[in-house]
Amino acid sequence: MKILVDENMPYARDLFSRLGEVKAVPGRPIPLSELADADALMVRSVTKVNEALLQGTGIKFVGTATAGTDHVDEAYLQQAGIGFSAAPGCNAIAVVEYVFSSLLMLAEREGFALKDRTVGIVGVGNVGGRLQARLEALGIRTLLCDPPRADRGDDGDFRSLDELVREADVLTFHTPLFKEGPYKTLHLADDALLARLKPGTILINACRGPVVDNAALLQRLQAGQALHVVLDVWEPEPDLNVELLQHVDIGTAHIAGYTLEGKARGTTQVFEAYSEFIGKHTQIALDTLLPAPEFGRITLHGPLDQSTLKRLVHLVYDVRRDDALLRKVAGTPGEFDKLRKNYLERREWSSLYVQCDDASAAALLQQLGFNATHTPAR
Ligand SMILES: NC(=O)C1=CN([C@@H]2O[C@H](COP(=O)(O)OP(=O)(O)OC[C@H]3O[C@@H](n4cnc5c(N)ncnc54)[C@H](O)[C@@H]3O)[C@@H](O)[C@H]2O)C=CC1
Ligand SMILES: O=C(O)C(=O)[C@H](O)COP(=O)(O)O
Repeated sequence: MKILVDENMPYARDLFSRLGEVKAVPGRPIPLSELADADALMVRSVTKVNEALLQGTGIKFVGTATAGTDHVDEAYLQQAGIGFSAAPGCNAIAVVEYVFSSLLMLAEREGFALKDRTVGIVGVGNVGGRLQARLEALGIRTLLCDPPRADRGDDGDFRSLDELVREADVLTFHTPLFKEGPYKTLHLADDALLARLKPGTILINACRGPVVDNAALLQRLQAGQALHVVLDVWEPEPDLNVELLQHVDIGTAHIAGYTLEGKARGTTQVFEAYSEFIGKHTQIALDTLLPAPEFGRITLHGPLDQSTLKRLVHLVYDVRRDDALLRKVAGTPGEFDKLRKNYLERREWSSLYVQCDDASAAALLQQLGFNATHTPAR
């Protein structure tokens, strides 16, 4: 059995070699010659999986180690009888921590208290829901917009996108990319929406580039509209508009989900799905794969305020690192993908053990996802 895996999928070679012969290949472009005699294909978001790619091959199963599935023609796979699995939620924590790293940096730079801001979350699924929980743990007001969930009758105080635009100080997008249909998200943030944002709004897109009309956004920023912008994803990728990058506050190379934990979860989720598909049910415990983090243990004296939280968050992950790396190479062909392929190890907050002598600091850090304990001072 031959299994093709994207070379940018940590632990894939080790895991899938338990099931067959593994060949690691680039995802963009994928070498077509390798597909002909392969049985299974494990991709990331950069590989367009459709009839044009798979027709005439022996592929029986496709796994994508990603949350988003807009690069996969699922209707074709179903009609062709090809098994499929994505990795829902695998990197949701990573995206939430990216958003926090960005917000805490902007709050410090612009001199505002996050707890005085209202955050509008568009798309309240794995990412949006976790973001809501962590923001609310800090006493930050959230406004939620998720029409599919509202229409399904899910619990939650769902508002219209218009209401978020009117009221939110931060508007952050966490929807799938739907190019059509009742819940279309292509250019959900179009020129008309951008025009209505309150002065000083922080606009964040860490879902898919085309959810925000990049041309309209650039025009508005060039015309001097007062916005702060954080973009992890671009329209198009990998050839983003360098002028737009120059106008945003934070710009990164589609790496919001790139913690080691997030990527490893993605790999293990598709590995488990494929094992099931071929009748060899196997479960993998994530902590058996992950190495020790660079920073393992820290002691925090006293209570937790915004400035302390910012330093703690940035000890684990400071988004300015990725912003600087992108600005250095943007516009040079191939460099966007190279940054992503050679991504420096990044861990999640849970990898940091924080010993607190203040009980409320320990409780709050636990709620936020740190590995925190309370040890009273002697
Ligand atoms: N930048 C990155 O590295 C990453 C990007 N992503 C992107 O973020 C998206 C969201 O990720 P998850 O939360 O894991 O997905 P999810 O599927 O768990 O949640 C998406 C939510 O968006 C809602 N939604 C759908 N259409 C909507 C609309 N028109 N307006 C408002 N809400 C709508 C859905 O009902 C759902 O609750 C993914 O589809 C993927 O494209 C995900 C992970 C990493
Ligand atoms: O999971 C998703 O959806 C993402 O956007 C991934 O973080 C993207 O990473 P790659 O699959 O492009 O490596």
